[in-house]
Amino acid sequence: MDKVKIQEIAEEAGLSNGELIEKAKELGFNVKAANSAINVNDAGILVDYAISGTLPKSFKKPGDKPKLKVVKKKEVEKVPEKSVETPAEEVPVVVEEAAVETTEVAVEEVPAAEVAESKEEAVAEESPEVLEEKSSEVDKEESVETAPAVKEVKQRKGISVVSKKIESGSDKESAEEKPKRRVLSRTGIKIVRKAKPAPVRAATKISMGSGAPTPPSKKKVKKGPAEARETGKKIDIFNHDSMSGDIDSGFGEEEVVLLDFSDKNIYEDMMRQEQKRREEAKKREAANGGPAKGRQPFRPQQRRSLKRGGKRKKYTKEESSEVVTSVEIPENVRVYEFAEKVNRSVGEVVKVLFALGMMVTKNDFLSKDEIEILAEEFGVEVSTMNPLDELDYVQAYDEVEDTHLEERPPVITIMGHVDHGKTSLLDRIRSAKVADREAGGITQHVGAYQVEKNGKKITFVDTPGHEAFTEMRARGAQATDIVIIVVAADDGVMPQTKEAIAHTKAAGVPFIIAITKMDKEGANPDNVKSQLAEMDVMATDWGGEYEFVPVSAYTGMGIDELLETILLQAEVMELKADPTRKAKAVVVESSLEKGFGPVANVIIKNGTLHVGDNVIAGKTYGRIKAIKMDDGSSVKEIGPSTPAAIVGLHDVPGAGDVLVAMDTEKEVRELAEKRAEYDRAKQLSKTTKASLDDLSALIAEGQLKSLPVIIKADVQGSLEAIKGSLEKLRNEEVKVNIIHEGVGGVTESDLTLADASEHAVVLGFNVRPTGAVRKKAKELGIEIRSYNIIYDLLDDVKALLGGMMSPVIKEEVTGQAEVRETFVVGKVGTIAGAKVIDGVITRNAKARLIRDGVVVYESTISSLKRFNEDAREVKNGYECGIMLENFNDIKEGDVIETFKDVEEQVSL
Ligand SMILES: Nc1nc2c(ncn2[C@@H]2O[C@H](COP(=O)(O)OP(=O)(O)OP(=O)(O)O)[C@@H](O)[C@H]2O)c(=O)[nH]1
Repeated sequence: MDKVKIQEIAEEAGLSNGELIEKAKELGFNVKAANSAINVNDAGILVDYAISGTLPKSFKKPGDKPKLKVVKKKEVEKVPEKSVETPAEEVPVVVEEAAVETTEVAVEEVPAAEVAESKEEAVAEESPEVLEEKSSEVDKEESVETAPAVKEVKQRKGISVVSKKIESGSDKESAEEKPKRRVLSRTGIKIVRKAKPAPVRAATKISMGSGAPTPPSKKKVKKGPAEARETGKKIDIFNHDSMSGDIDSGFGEEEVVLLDFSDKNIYEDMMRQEQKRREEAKKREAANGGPAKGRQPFRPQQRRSLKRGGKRKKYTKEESSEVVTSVEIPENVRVYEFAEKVNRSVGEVVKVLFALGMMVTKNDFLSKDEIEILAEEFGVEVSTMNPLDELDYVQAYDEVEDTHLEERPPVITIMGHVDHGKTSLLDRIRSAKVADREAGGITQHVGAYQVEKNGKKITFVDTPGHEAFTEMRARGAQATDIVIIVVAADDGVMPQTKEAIAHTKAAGVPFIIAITKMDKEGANPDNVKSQLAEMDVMATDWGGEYEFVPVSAYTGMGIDELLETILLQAEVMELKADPTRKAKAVVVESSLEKGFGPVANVIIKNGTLHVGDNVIAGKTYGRIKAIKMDDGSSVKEIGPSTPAAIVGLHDVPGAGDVLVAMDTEKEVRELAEKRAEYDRAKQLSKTTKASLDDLSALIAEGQLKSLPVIIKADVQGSLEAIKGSLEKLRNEEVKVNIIHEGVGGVTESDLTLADASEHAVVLGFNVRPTGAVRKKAKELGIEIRSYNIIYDLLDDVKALLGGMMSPVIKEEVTGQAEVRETFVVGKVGTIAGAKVIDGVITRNAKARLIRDGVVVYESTISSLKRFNEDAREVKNGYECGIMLENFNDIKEGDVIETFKDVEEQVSL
């Protein structure tokens, strides 16, 4: 085949040698210099490529990979055909829409080499303006598929298709043709001649979908479906498959399609506009401080990320406006409340916990751990607040400054090991020092009393026991200023001595050691001192900081010294209070007393309490009707550190509750009601009862650490045996906690207790619930389990503790009849005249006789009669005669219960 030199081709084509060499290299032709020669065919391809950027479809670059498959979800084809003929200003819009419609281009594989592919995508997807900026690139790389499309359009519109053969590069192609070619390449389609120059711009816009100047107006084009379909054909320059058969889609015949550029100014005009538009775009960019929005150059990668970004943007937008980064939530918060607080859906919250294996429903309360997990998951800083804060009247009281501070007596609590002499010491102090008061009066138990020493008062609280002390402290009611730890001189430090010291230290309350029973022969105070020294409680005379006072309740030895030491310590502590304020007191004990109603033993912490004061104490409130002192006397008012029993509260407050006086009855009532309501709601929200299945599940999940049980047995011996065995039953996770035990049938009070205790179970041994108890159990949903073999009971509890329940044969009570009278019939035996009170009594059924809730005998119904007639069964409400097999000791008031064995899955 004839060869032709690059320089010749360049000359003919009006291109520079360098430009052509570069293009030739791009096509993979073996050219190095201007005198390198290529064959004529290649020359034709090269010229076309150099000028128009188009290549024959059949052209394969040496080493080319197979062309990528571009999957277009929406084809450009859908752009209305009419757009070609559409008035200029409308066309761009069509094109724009076409571009938009083709945004869903999915690249199945993206080998790096396939630049052309990206370009195609780019052309398809970009807005005209954007594409225009890239027009030069498109010029060069626009695929040959453009040409058939052009041809098709031209043919349809009767536009001439000019074919030209490049032979040996000898054909004279005028320089004028170059721009035409360029236009061809740029526009792909130059079709419209009707309107000039506007149609050209329009056509340019359509055909290129790329290099068109910005349309002056963005008028929306109303597209009819047909219109859209037709127009789409015209600009579908990528849909190779859709090329009609009568058009030579190949480029093998070296055909080039020339635009009919009758008006040569069009090109220049177009270029000018293009240039202008670019400048404007640049200006816009500069003004916006970056690329114009929505007009950014297309990059496939960016396109995709932008698309994702689109979604993200929506999400982010939501986030930025609604996302909560820190939130204050109540300590007890339900799932849905939490979701609301952090602005998430309940589903999201549930999902997060579910993913971690935690099953919650929207009404469940979240634990601290769960809140922490959720906070982390949602990136929210969570701080908890106590909703009771706003109901915290104590805090409100404390926030008010005391203005008339005066010295107040110290409040003392005595603690120590059992039998080390606490009570004896208290009594001794009291009897010795209360002597100056009027004797003979009926003393009122107020849980505390005051003594005087050197003209100063000291208040002693006689509620010993460090648990009570700590419990009160836990409730924020620290009544004690100084603790006396008693240690028997002959016994030394014992476990509870250590505990008492630990509790006292933890409370940060100063303490004095009273070495008691000094009168005893074996008294060894030094031993006590050395033992305590080991616990870092060093006596002052041993160089430590703790006062040790040896005393004897018997002889009265050391009592004065002890009281003096207390006063000394109190002085150091500078205990003060403002008696002019309204009272604040700590409830030490409380009870319901006949004739008085709720009585609270209190010690005034601050202020003065008067008869007639409106007070609140925890969830209760009232008006002080009477103030009773420990000597039985009544007073009108009491000041700081004074112990007294008060009457007038509506309910019994809890030990450790703080009582505060307020201005009005309304104030205390509303506050108490709110607090009660809060507690009630909190209580209600907790599961107070659970089915046995639930219990088993809870144990299996490790949520239940102890199983509260109430045991009722027929005799003490059985009770002891069951109790002993149950106490031993425990595994690593759970143990049995006997909350109540007793001999006799299950009572209503047992049920009340079970109802009040979370997850409590009632176990009966040889006892059966009857009548009202049975009814109440049903009402409360409490299951009473009765056994007559201890091992069965233990086995069930064991199974429950193991969190595994095995199927068991269970009894099902079928009926109960109450014995109204008895008839003894000769040799036959005792017949019970009974009325069926529950279920159905069936002949031959298994039966037991229950007396006062206790099972007396178990056998079967040997005879069942109704009006002297044998009956197969007698229903609830009917009277009948019953005989028990081998049992005649039936009495009036007994209950005959029939039952049958049924196999049941899970049981306790
Ligand atoms: N010799 C002698 N015996 C005392 C003294 N104080 C108490 N006791 C005896 O020690 C025993 C226990 O005394 P309590 O005062 O009941 O001891 P407690 O610490 O109050 O005991 P609990 O309340 O059970 O913890 C009684 O038998 C007292 O008589 C004392 O100073 N000298």
